[in-house]
Amino acid sequence: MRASLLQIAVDPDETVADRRERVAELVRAERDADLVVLPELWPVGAFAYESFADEAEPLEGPTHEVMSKAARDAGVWLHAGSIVERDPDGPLYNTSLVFSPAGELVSAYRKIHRFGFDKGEAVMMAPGQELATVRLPALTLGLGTCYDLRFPELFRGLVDAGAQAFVVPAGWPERRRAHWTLLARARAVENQAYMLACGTAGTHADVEQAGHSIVVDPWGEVLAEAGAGEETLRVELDPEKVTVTRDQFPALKDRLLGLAPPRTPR
Ligand SMILES: NC(=O)CCC(=O)C(=O)O
Repeated sequence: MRASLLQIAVDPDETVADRRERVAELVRAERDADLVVLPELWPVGAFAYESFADEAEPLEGPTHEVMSKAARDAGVWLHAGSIVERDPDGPLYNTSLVFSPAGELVSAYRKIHRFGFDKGEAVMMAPGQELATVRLPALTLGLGTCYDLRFPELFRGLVDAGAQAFVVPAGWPERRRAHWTLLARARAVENQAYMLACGTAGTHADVEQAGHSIVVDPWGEVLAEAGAGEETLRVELDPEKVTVTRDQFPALKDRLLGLAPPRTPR
């Protein structure tokens, strides 16, 4: 199964509409792939908090329209990264869209862990409440978004729901690049699953982006890693490798659940 990760540069001098069209062309160029992946909030920029309200769109808004068509034109499964979604009831969400090769929206994952502590996304957006998996013909994907990478229980939940590969769009800062690479590999190793982590490039809202999108196999080997600039990573995934890794080193079967809490110290 061939996957392409498009590490998009978010340049504040490019309009959101222009970037949508440019990225759609990049998706169409990947017609040899089975799965194409885009980063988190690439239309607006993950740290461009002041633009979130203005650029918010309904689920079936402009990004949906352009990306649905791009998926259909290329005939690929498309994880179109995330958008600032405005729910009809009011709240904003950081929502990832996944399209089938026919251009149908097959999953909309609302980011569960919002980044920013007491500001930015954490106060401007509502949290998602549901895990999301997508069954492709060859592999089941489990979805996470950026800061979610720091919460191993989310990925374990996805494994329990059948995930064999994780797709994590991100807008991760250069300042914490070491965490990004380490966490992507850790989530792959501990869950014996592929990790496809796709970040943004460039600098927006004064935050330099790490780039360094990365694909890790179920044994923890790095199959491909991007540099800092806009770049496309193309990798071959072998679904059998997940089964073989889990069969030959069955650590997931040794999980002990429901452990007793520590006794109160005397
Ligand atoms: N957009 C994000 O979720 C950023 C996460 C981040 O910078 C971090 O976890 O560190």
